[in-house]
Amino acid sequence: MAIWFSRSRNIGSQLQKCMKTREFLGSQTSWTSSPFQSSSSNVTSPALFLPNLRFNSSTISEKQLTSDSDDDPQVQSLDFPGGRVPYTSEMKFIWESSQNRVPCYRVLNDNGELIRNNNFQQVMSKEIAVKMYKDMLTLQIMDNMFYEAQRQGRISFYMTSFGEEAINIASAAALTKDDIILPQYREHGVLLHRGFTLLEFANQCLGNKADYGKGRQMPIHYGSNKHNYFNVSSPIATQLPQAAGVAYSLKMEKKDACVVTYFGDGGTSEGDFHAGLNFAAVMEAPVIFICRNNGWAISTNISEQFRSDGIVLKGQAYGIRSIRIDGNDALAVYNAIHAARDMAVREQRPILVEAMTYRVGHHSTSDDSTKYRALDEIDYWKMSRNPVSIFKKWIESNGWWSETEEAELRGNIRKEVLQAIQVAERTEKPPLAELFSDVYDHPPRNLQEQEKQLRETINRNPQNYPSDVPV
Ligand SMILES: Cc1ncc(C[n+]2csc(CCOP(=O)(O)OP(=O)(O)O)c2C)c(N)n1
Ligand SMILES: [K+]
Repeated sequence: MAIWFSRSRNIGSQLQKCMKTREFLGSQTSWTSSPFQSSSSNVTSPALFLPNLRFNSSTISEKQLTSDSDDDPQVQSLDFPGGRVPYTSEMKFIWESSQNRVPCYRVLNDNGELIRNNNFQQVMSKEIAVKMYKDMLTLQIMDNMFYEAQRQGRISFYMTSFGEEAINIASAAALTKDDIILPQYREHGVLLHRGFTLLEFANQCLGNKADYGKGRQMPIHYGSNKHNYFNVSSPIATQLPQAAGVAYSLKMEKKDACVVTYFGDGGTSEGDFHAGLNFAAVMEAPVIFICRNNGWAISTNISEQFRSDGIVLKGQAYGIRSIRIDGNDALAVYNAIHAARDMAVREQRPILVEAMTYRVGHHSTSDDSTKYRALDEIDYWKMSRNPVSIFKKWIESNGWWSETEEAELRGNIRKEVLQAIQVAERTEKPPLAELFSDVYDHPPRNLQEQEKQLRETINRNPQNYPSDVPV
């Protein structure tokens, strides 16, 4: 059973070991510095028997099926759609797990230093790096202040990205603005990086009339046509088959763009995960599936979620090129997504990225994660593996960032967030009629009746109706 994510005692003593290898689900994941490795397994090397996707339905002769003692290599294998399958007289089950876990690609160590023997070529300019850092810090401060606003009763609900800032911002930085995002709900940093303003975030969370959804959705359900960012929708994993479909449409239109979709480890237990991956693989759709494996789906630990070596191997099972990366190393995320995008668009294929990370905050404002996780586990990821601090150390060591700039930026962001919340609070709510608009050109009778009934109820009990929503 899980050692690393065990909710029981003595996690602190495991921490030292984790500096060199990551213990995840009871066995160790080692680090690698090459982004160009596909997932491995203990199955026969695929080189000879790669699926031939344009295989014609074959004519399998009786001889081929029966005479495996024949020396002719043609009859030592089964001619089958997808490529020849070798015969063997050894009855051998494929083991449920391999001894070695799929390694985790990283570039920086936890002190923000380039690891030795890495093949990282510095392609990241100062300009990109500084923007990434500023956005990571903005995301962190925004999350802090919106979270506090929820605690004060000013917003009804909120979700933070604490601990997952690098996945958010570094993946966004590696894409082009034409790439289409289908998020889960913990990726608002991607939208922030694309230029969605703090006021736009606040308008959505406050559900005022400037919100593009006209206040009909819960807070954090952002969406923006302008930023190629599909609406957040709460049901887990529905975005995955949708992403395959959107990517297939890009392919048909021969667009120079791909789809990027995000999901958590919990989402991989949904049927939609499997449908989405399989559809994308078979249709050769240019979509990057980014799984944020943060160890927990609310209170469900990954040891109760699946028994595989995480998610990365599931990509290979569907015929999708896949990689496992350190989600808390912004440089590794940037490099891997950059390479993934290039392959997705140029080679017209799906890619799966499993980013190992941790949700440092509670699942949402409706959760208390200390009820199911050990405090020192949270602390370790918050302090020693903090993606924002790791990246900050790297840009500082390049001479690209200083404490003076840090203090100034922090002060400015705080002021801007506060102002955004105040302005959004003062902005009028959408009028009641908007609850019934935008779906039908001519509202059907049942909707008209509902609106009439609602208005009658408000007239009878005006004290129960929020005074700031125009009737
Ligand atoms: C289909 C469906 N089932 C259950 C839920 C309730 N729910 C909301 S978030 C969540 C956990 C998801 O965890 P994960 O996919 O790992 O993402 P994370 O929150 O860790 O980023 C669940 C079960 C839901 N929204 N949709
Ligand atoms: K969804």
